[in-house]
Amino acid sequence: MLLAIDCGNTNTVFSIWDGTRFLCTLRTSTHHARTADAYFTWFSTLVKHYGIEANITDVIISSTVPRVVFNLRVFADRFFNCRPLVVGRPECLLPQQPRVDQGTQVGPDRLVNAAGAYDRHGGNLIVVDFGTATTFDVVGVDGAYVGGVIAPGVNLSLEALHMAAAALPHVDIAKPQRVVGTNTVACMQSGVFWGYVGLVKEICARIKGERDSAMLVIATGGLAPLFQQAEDLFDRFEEDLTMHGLTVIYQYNKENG
Ligand SMILES: Nc1ncnc2c1ncn2[C@@H]1O[C@H](COP(=O)(O)OP(=O)(O)O)[C@@H](O)[C@H]1O
Ligand SMILES: CC(C)(COP(=O)(O)O)[C@@H](O)C(=O)NCCC(=O)O
Ligand SMILES: [K+]
Repeated sequence: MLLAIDCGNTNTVFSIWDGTRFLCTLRTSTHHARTADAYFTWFSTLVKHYGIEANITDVIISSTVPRVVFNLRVFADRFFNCRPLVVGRPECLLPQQPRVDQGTQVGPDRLVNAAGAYDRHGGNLIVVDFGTATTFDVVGVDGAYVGGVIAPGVNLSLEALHMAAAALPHVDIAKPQRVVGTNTVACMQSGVFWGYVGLVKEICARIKGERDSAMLVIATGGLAPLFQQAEDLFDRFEEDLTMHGLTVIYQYNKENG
């Protein structure tokens, strides 16, 4: 069985894959100082709680936070007796090479999203990932990551308002009833929520214009469901896209490594 680990700047997600389906998905906050022992205590408690018979033999990691990889490697080695595949490292093969400027270190999450989305839908895709940052990953006709867009994340934007302006409170994102807010919280939610609706529309339209071909738009990441309610922003919402991409890359390495 495979343990797939997707570590973002905010949350780290663990999923157990039995070769056919995900048996469970567990989430913890990303914290570089968490030790291998702490990961295992948390992980084994939840696996037991859900009554899962986990026989993990392989581990694959994608991490946008380089510092956490050390402890995750120790976790894989100590408790599952395996050397994990780490996306972005030379020994981890990718089904398609990214086409970016020389020396660019593409976020591993974006390479994984591209591999997962291409496996499900073929080429010419835009993956919008609402994580800490909001990223647009453009997948070419052959499945390669060919570039994209990085915008500030939704919660990051709200937090920036709070941090920089003395009279603006901490606010959770929500879809406001109206555009015109009649209190501070509603005004802030409106600015960020409808601002992001506009941002997604504009960026997708411009990507399509630049690429000159029809592109399927797939949304994923913690806050994607909120924007799905808004209006016709995406063709698909796939919560498990990054996890699926990790299984695709794992399989590819098994067959070609
Ligand atoms: N179900 C949810 N409801 C509301 N906010 C969420 C939910 N899941 C994640 N978030 C928030 O969405 C943002 C992105 O989360 P996530 O996709 O886990 O980010 P990353 O992959 O960068 O770690 C974070 O600010 C997180 O707190
Ligand atoms: C853009 C990101 C910060 C997104 O990370 P996330 O929101 O998933 O935590 C990450 O993909 C990253 O660090 N990228 C490196 C630069 C690049 O992809 O071009
Ligand atoms: K992201």
